[in-house]
Amino acid sequence: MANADAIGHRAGAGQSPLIVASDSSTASKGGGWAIQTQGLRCSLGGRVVLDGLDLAIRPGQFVGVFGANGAGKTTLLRALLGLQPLQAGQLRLLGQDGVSKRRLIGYVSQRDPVGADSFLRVRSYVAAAWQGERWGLGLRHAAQRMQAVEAALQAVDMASLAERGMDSLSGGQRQRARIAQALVNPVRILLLDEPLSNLDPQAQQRILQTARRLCTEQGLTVLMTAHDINPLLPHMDQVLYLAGGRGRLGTVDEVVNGPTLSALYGMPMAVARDGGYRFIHPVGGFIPEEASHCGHDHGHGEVDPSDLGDGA
Ligand SMILES: Nc1ncnc2c1ncn2[C@@H]1O[C@H](COP(=O)(O)OP(=O)(O)OP(=O)(O)O)[C@@H](O)[C@H]1O
Repeated sequence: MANADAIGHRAGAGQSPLIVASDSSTASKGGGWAIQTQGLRCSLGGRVVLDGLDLAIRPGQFVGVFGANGAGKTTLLRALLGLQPLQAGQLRLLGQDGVSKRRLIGYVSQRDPVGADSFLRVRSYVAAAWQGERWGLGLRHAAQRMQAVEAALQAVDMASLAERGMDSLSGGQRQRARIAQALVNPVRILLLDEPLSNLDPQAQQRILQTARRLCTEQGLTVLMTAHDINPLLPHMDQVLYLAGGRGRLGTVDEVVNGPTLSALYGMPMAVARDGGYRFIHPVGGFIPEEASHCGHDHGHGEVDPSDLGDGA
């Protein structure tokens, strides 16, 4: 495992073929990263899904993770969690090797197992995930647990719904309860896999405002996968765009533009703007499936950072 300086320097100096940190001053100091990956490679079913992914994300950042179906968004989150074995590469969380810090990650999966918890009240549902101290039984344990549950409910603005049954919640309320459950332990990184799916714009905004608040006020690092970039535009600090096994991390303007996305997809892409909205589309056609995921088991040609121009 390389040390943090090595990974931070590499990303910050823009030497990474695929992804560079947007804040090179922090990177060049080599410290303060919440998530660092170098050369991350993951395969599923014999297919390389992520190939040589280099990331450097600072604490307190809200990062939107985008890409077509099958681009590897969930695979990346699972790799960070240690649920997806790495075929190659290095992973550091909060400045240490990934394994030792995984308990500081909260995760809300894409698939919501509705039904299993329908008999629970919201408070009990959140409390069920609390791990506490291994030896902390008795009253002290109960008090700590209650405190953690109340804090998690407040963080997602669900305190007033704590006595409601899980089966009585709206879709947006249910997602907030799931986030509260992920926050009931003292996490520093929160991974949210498509939490906005099937929610109306108002419920989406509530989840986004919650995520933004967690980053700004509590210094959590949030990675949120989504398909529509537009609801996230006012809230997120950075965009991570995945395609063809590769990725590009940076501010919205650095990543969501024609030249950058064309280099990433390996085909001409354009970004249309309408007011505050951005619409990403291939120039003159559909994105072939092979452009959205790697689809083979050997390395890719590297993207020359000098090819990644600014502005659409
Ligand atoms: N258990 C599995 N076995 C084999 N292939 C898998 C498995 N799980 C996922 N894949 C494949 O890995 C690729 C990446 O999947 P992943 O779920 O990470 O993509 P995604 O970007 O999250 O997609 P979506 O937007 O549809 O959720 C896809 O091609 C998918 O079919």
